[in-house]
Amino acid sequence: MAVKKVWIITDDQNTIGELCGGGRKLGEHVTAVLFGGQAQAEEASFLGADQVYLFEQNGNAIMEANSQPIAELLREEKPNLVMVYSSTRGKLLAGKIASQLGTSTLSNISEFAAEDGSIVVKHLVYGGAAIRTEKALSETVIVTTGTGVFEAIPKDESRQVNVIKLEAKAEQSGIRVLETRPKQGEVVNLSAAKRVVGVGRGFASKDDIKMAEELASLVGAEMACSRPIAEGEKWMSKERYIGVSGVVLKPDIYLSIGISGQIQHMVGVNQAKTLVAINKDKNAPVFKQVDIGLVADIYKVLPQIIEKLKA
Ligand SMILES: Cc1cc2nc3c(=O)[nH]c(=O)nc-3n(C[C@H](O)[C@H](O)[C@H](O)COP(=O)(O)OP(=O)(O)OC[C@H]3O[C@@H](n4cnc5c(N)ncnc54)[C@H](O)[C@@H]3O)c2cc1C
Repeated sequence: MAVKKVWIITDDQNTIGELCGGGRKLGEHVTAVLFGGQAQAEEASFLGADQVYLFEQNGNAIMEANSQPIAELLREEKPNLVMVYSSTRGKLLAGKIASQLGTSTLSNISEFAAEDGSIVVKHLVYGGAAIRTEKALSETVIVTTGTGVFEAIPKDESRQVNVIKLEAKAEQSGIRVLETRPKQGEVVNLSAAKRVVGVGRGFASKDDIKMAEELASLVGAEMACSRPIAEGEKWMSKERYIGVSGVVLKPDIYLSIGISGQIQHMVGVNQAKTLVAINKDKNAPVFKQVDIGLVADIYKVLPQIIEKLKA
C-alpha cells in the first residue's frame, strides 16, 4: 500500500525521472523540489510530479543553503517520505533538513517498500558485506538515494503541473561560492545506458582494454570498470567505476569481463535485467551471480567474439 505524500529533492536533472518514478511507485501524490530552471520543472511534470517547487538558480546559490525554507514547507505539508538525491550537496541538505525537523537521515537507500503506511528501507552496511533493513518511525522520513534504484515512468508531455518558484539563497549557509569551473575529465552518464560492458583486472594493460571498447561499440554499449581499474591503475576515469563506492546501475544487460565479482562491485549492477560474465577462473564468485557465464581467457575469446560480431 502506497503512502500519501512523497517528496523528491534533487539538483541533478539526470536524476529527476528516476526519482519521480520512485515517488509514483511509493506515494499517491508526488512533489518535486528542484534547483535550476524551467526545463527541470517541465521534466518533473512530464515524468510524474504532481507539484513542483523550483528554486531558481542564481550563480552563487548552493543547494544546502536552502534547508530552512524547505524544512518550513515540510513542516506545513507533512509528507510521509522525502527522497533526496545522494549527491555531495544532496547529502548535506538532507542532514540539515533532518536536524531542523528533529529527526535523522537514512542514507544511501537501495530498496524501499511502503508497508501499512510506513516506510521500510534497505541499505548496504559494512562496506557492502551486509544489508540492513530499517522501518522508519518519524512522521516525515528523510532518506538519500542514488540512481539505479527506481525506473522512470514514460514521459507524458501533456502533463502541466503547478510550479511554485522560489529564490535560491546564497547567504546564511556559512559558505560563499568564490568560483565555479567545469570539472576536468569525462562527463559520463552511465545510469542512462541500457547496455554496459565492465572491465576488471583480468586485463593486463590499458592498451588491452581497447578490445572491450571495440566490443562495446559493436553492440552499442557504454564502458565501465571495477574500482582497481579506475582508482588503482587509473586506466579509466572514476566516473566509470561501478559498485558500492562508485555508480549503481540498472541496465538491460551488463557484461563483466575479467572481473572477479566481489560484492562491492556486484551491488552496483545486480539489478541489471541480464548479467553476463567472462572469466578464466571457473570458481570466480561472479559465476554465482550471473545469468550467463563463459569460462574463457579474455585474450582468446574476445577477438573471436569481435570477429563474429563484425561478420
Ligand atoms: C570498502 C570497500 C569498497 C569497495 N568498493 C568497490 C566498488 O565500488 N567497486 C568495485 O569494483 N570494487 C570495490 N571494492 C573492491 C572490491 O572488493 C574488489 O577488490 C574489486 O572489485 C576487484 O576488482 P576486479 O574484479 O577487477 O579484480 P580482481 O578481483 O583481481 O579479479 C580479476 C579477475 O580477472 C580474472 N582474470 C584474470 N586474467 C584473466 C583472463 N586472461 N581472462 C579472463 N579472466 C581473467 C581473474 O580470474 C579474476 O577473477 C571495494 C572494496 C572495499 C573494501
